[in-house]
Amino acid sequence: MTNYDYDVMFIGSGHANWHAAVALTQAGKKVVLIEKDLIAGTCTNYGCNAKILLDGAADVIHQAAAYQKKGLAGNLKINWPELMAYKHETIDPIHQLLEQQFAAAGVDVVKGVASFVDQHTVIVDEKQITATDIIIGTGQKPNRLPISGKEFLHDSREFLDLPELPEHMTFIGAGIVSLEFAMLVQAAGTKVSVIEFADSALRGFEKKYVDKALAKMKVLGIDIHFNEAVKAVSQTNSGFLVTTASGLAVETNYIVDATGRIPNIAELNLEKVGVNFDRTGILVDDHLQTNVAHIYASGDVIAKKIPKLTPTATFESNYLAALLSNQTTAAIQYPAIASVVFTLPRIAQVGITSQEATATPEKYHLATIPFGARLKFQTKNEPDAEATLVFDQENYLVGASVYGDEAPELINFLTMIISQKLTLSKLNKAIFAFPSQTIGLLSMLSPYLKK
Ligand SMILES: Cc1cc2nc3c(=O)[nH]c(=O)nc-3n(C[C@H](O)[C@H](O)[C@H](O)COP(=O)(O)OP(=O)(O)OC[C@H]3O[C@@H](n4cnc5c(N)ncnc54)[C@H](O)[C@@H]3O)c2cc1C
Ligand SMILES: NC(=O)c1ccc[n+]([C@@H]2O[C@H](COP(=O)([O-])OP(=O)(O)OC[C@H]3O[C@@H](n4cnc5c(N)ncnc54)[C@H](O)[C@@H]3O)[C@@H](O)[C@H]2O)c1
Repeated sequence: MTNYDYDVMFIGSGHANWHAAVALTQAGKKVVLIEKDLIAGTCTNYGCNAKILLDGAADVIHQAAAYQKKGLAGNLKINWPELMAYKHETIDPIHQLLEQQFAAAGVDVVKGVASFVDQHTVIVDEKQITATDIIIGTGQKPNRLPISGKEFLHDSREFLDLPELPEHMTFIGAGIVSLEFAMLVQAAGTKVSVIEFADSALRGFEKKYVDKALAKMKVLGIDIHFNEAVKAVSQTNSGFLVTTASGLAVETNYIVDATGRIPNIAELNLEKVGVNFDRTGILVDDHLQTNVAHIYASGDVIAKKIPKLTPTATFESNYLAALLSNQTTAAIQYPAIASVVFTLPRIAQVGITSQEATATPEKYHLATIPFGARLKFQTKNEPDAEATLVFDQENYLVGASVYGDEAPELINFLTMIISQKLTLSKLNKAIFAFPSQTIGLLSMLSPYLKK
């Protein structure tokens, strides 16, 4: 039998990999983690964590606005440089702390770009490293539009590091990244334009809630242009000019290209080892194994239809840890995956959508829960907060969408009901805190739920 340097090699140190790297080391495997950038990947350094920290101040402004003429006076203002300094103070040390934790756990960390040499070997800065099993968890990177003036475009990573806010910011794309950032900088006083190629935004989320959020953005002064294909960007005396195929011209000071994310596979030399992939990522079977034995993929780099999110990457990492330590031989089985757009208010989604439910009335039925209007004392004056719930024929909850400031917490509660198939009698065995939006929503959904 060939002796390799390691039992398991992980390429990439994000959530897709690090949970398994630590767990397998603890299970007695010899493990190496290779990372070309900061340890811990996108979510920790350039994604969710940095975003939600900056969003905190905008969320306070948004919630305070609901009490204008209802007992609260005066205007709050974001000091962006100070907020950015707080972001750096909080986020910047995390990668070092995690690297120390990985080392303390016994994981070998190697810095550099990994590229395949053969099916058990990668090269990193001229050093060859071998392993029995290899997990590719290299994530995604921002798409860059191939247009004239593309050098003037910025991505989400640069946005999350902006030292000063420009007067006018333009986002290309009306997806999750754009609309979260658009509301954040609007709350900080920047004029915002959004230019979207398609005729709708945030596909995959409940349309009526997306429309509510878009209407709110319009009232706040955010310009959103649909059905516009950006053709070119040029420099002007005062900033930049974005032009579209139809002739729309937007003068602006800073442009974010948020037209999606593409898998990080170009540097891996996958052709050399014959690992199959397409433009959406690496192809895997139901054990997350590629077409090459002993090479697996995890997280955002996988070609998959389910949401490419941190909790999905973590779930896959935990699955691979169990698989490679012989705790399971079963195929991966994904539960319902909760997803949140951190606009103000938030839009959350889990499980079967109302669109799917409406298309198959023999299987599902819907209930709309206007908890913001009905439970004013339990919400912070958000009368349009609402949930749309999907039940199957036995009245089990199988899907939910929520629009409201506490949607991330409420969707987690609803996700638990869905994934554990909780009935009303099971839920009634618990005593929840009151007043709270959870208990309010529970009281309103009880009549519909399986007894
Ligand atoms: C702005 C933004 C906000 C987001 N907000 C949320 C959110 O609120 N909630 C949520 O659930 N998800 C969010 N996401 C998505 C989330 O960040 C990803 O789903 C998650 O990071 C995926 O983890 P991963 O480990 O698969 O990939 P990553 O975290 O991207 O890690 C991959 C790592 O591999 C490294 N790498 C790549 N190629 C090589 C190579 N050849 N050799 C060595 N190393 C390599 C990369 O440098 C990177 O560190 C957000 C993403 C962005 C960009
Ligand atoms: N809260 C979260 O969970 C969260 C937050 C941010 C990012 N993410 C992750 O990052 C991914 C990427 O987010 P994203 O917002 O960049 O991508 P996205 O796919 O959500 O949105 C991209 C948008 O750009 C539009 N577009 C594409 N080409 C265009 C063009 N030439 N001109 C104008 N518009 C164009 C698309 O039609 C789409 O609406 C998400 O799908 C998710 O996996 C998650």
